[in-house]
Amino acid sequence: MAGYVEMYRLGKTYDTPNGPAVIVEDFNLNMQQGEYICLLGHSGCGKSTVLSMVAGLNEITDGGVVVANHEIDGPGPDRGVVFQSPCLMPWMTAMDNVLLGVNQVYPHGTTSQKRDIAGYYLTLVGLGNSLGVRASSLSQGMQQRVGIARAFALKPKMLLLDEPFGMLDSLTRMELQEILLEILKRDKITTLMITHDVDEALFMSDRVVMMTNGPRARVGKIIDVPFDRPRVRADVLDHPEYYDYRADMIRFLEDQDHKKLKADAEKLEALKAKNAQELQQQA
Ligand SMILES: Nc1ncnc2c1ncn2[C@@H]1O[C@H](COP(=O)(O)OP(=O)(O)OP(=O)(O)O)[C@@H](O)[C@H]1O
Repeated sequence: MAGYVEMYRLGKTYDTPNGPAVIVEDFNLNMQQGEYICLLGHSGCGKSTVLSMVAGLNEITDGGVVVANHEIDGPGPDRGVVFQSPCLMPWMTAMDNVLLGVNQVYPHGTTSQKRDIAGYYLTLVGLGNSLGVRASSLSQGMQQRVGIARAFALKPKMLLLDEPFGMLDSLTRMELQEILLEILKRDKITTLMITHDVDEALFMSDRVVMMTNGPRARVGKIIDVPFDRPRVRADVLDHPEYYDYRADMIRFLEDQDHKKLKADAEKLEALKAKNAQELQQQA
């Protein structure tokens, strides 16, 4: 079935000093409009590579990405991106940082209309009383709230979140997860989020997509998350199947771990054998 977002045969080969490295290969994923997908996988498997290609920030070497019937070709305001660290202009206020994006998307709006949009999203993320505070004076959690408000204020067709809560303490993290779900309840934006956190993935997403280990990483396993929305954390944790889903995800990741250890050991053995052969030839 065609999706609102289609990643088809997506691939990325980086040029490295040791030659071309195929990091992602034949990555296929369709997303329905308004769907929330979390992307999980071991460190270095290629999650950010996939997300940055969808964002148009990283050149696609194979296949492609279609968002709302348009093949993407570089970054655009139809995709809002939030990284682990929000990359704000430190000397500008929270309001002005959000206005930077709003000005781009609503060039013909009046100043007061643009301020209303920026103020609306800043208030939703809990910064209604800090609109005029410089980014450099905001805590890390508050800066991340500005980053989220900035992404939403663009009214994107798609949100791309690369471990957006990764640097936050667990209380702020939980609060922002809930704020994000609350905004998405109204705005229903198709969202792809990278996380390393199995519980976060289960709480936030409609589907969890787990990648195989690189090189040549691709979609390894997809889990449909059945919990009702709007989600209440306590109810999700109390769901009779919660721990089965969790165990299923951890099993997949552990299995990938074993495969990686085995592949690493084989590589080491091959290297040892090659060295021994070279020594023998020299003797
Ligand atoms: N510009 C680049 N040139 C060469 N190799 C790269 C480049 N960018 C990333 N890589 C390699 O591609 C692989 C995947 O990196 P990527 O950042 O996409 O992984 P990830 O799954 O997001 O990792 P993490 O969970 O640790 O953030 C890694 O081996 C990385 O070293």
